[in-house]
Amino acid sequence: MRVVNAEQMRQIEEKAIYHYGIPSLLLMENAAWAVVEEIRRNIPNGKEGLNRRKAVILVGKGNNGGDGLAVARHLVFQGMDVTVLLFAAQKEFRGDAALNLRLFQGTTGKLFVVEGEKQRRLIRLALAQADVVIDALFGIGMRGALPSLIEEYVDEVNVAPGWVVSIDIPSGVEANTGKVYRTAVRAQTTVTFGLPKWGLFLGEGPEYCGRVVVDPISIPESYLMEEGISTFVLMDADVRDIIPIRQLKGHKGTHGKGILVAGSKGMSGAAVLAGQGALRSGIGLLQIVTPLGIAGEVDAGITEATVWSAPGADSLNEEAWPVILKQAEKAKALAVGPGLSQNIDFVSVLEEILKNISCPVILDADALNLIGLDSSLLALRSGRGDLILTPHPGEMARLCQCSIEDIERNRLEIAVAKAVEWEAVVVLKGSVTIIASPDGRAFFNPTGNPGLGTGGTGDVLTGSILGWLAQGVPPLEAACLGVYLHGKAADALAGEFGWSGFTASEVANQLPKVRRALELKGLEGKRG
Ligand SMILES: NC(=O)C1=CN([C@@H]2O[C@H](COP(=O)(O)OP(=O)(O)OC[C@H]3O[C@@H](n4cnc5c(N)ncnc54)[C@H](O)[C@@H]3O)[C@@H](O)[C@H]2O)[C@@H](O)CC1
Ligand SMILES: [K+]
Repeated sequence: MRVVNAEQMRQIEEKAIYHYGIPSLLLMENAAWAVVEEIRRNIPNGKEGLNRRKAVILVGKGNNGGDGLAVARHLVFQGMDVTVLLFAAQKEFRGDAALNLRLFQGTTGKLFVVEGEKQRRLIRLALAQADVVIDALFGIGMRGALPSLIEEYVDEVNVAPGWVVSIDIPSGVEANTGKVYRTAVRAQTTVTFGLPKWGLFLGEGPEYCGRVVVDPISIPESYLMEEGISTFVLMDADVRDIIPIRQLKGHKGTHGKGILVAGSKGMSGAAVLAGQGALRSGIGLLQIVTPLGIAGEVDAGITEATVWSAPGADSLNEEAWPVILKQAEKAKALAVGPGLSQNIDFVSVLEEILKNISCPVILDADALNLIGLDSSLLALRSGRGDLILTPHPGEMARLCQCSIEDIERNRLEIAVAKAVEWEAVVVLKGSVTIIASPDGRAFFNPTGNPGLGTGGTGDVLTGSILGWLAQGVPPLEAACLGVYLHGKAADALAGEFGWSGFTASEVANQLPKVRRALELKGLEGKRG
């Protein structure tokens, strides 16, 4: 599914309004109804349904507030006890929002204009009693920090016991950056309209939006598939289509040979974990090149792989190149980096790999740190389009010679710019990993959870991408598939363990189960 910034969303809405003559009021009504439906789905539905349940709706002066007022009217009609808190004078409302204010005033719902501190106690009481709190303060029109009076009430919302729904985007989260200045509404659910907004995946946005529900609000599908939009969120259906289909007569040769260059003294585990990631993703043959000093440990740690030692007691050096070159013959993919350590003598090997390896290459971990000493080396592979980089923000900062804060503030822009510059797929890891393509497209990954923040999970990811590449999946798709399933594996484990206490090898072991679940989900639809 495409993901847009505020300007792109406005253009799409304007097209729908002007080309098809769809009145904006209709879009607002559809938006409101999408929120009402979500509330009906989520409020425990006893005999009484929504009847006599309490809703508090915080309304700003823009169209987001207009949506909130339309929701308020519908909830009154559903029998709810509705209190609207207006955070602007009535005369400030314009157009569709003003009309919805008038319509709400024709109902039995309660309306308060919030002017300052004096209603604080009353509002606190209403929030404490509300089954549902609806945030319609600001939508995609907000820039900068929330006004201070509103901030104080947002803090009250964030401690209210009821279920909090944000309309379009949590108020206080900037639509294009996900930036939160001081505070923002912490929603359990965000119902967003047309297409999801960048801010739901960037900055602090993911911490505030809760579960995201997307409703097309009757904007024509063709506009939502706008070619000019180059940011996407990965979804089950897209990713499932990438999974290669196994042939009945397939064998380890056809399932692809992959080379993993990994490990150093004290970090043999990284080679083992990356190897598990590759094997659990279905690689045909895995060959690990590792320093002589730890080859025995790696060999013992991963029985299914063949292990080739290169000179070096602690870490690989320039003498590793002939070993790699020999093994890489007929390989379908090569990954270098997990647990490698930063032996400066290995830089020349990385140069050789970039220049001379004919299959797709993944650079990870210490390979990235070594390349970070002179990232212009990446130009050695220009024109090939088969390079994948998997940096976390620290490695990306070294590669880009900037601070981690710079990376985190501009994740999307930097990932895309560097993917284009380096002609590489850039997998910028984080709570929402971004996969950027050399053609300028970017994909947000919605799977995964903080349980992945433990040693070795990055190695498993690199191994998994290697596994998919070896099976013939093209680089961009292999990166998307690897990242998505890796997150899914963690989500499956979180079902059992919560967000901590599962290990990287468990993530690897879970990979085929989540891949299978995804395949079966696809079959269900086909069998009807
Ligand atoms: N355009 C359309 O056709 C539709 C828009 N919809 C809704 O409309 C929203 C966008 O509406 P608007 O463009 O009116 O924008 P908002 O409702 O987000 O509010 C913008 C208002 O807030 C002010 N503002 C911005 N930043 C501020 C700050 N930091 N402090 C104080 N005031 C600030 C602006 O000057 C403007 O008056 C969407 O998010 C969505 O909820 C929906 O009704 C669906 C259809
Ligand atoms: K909102």
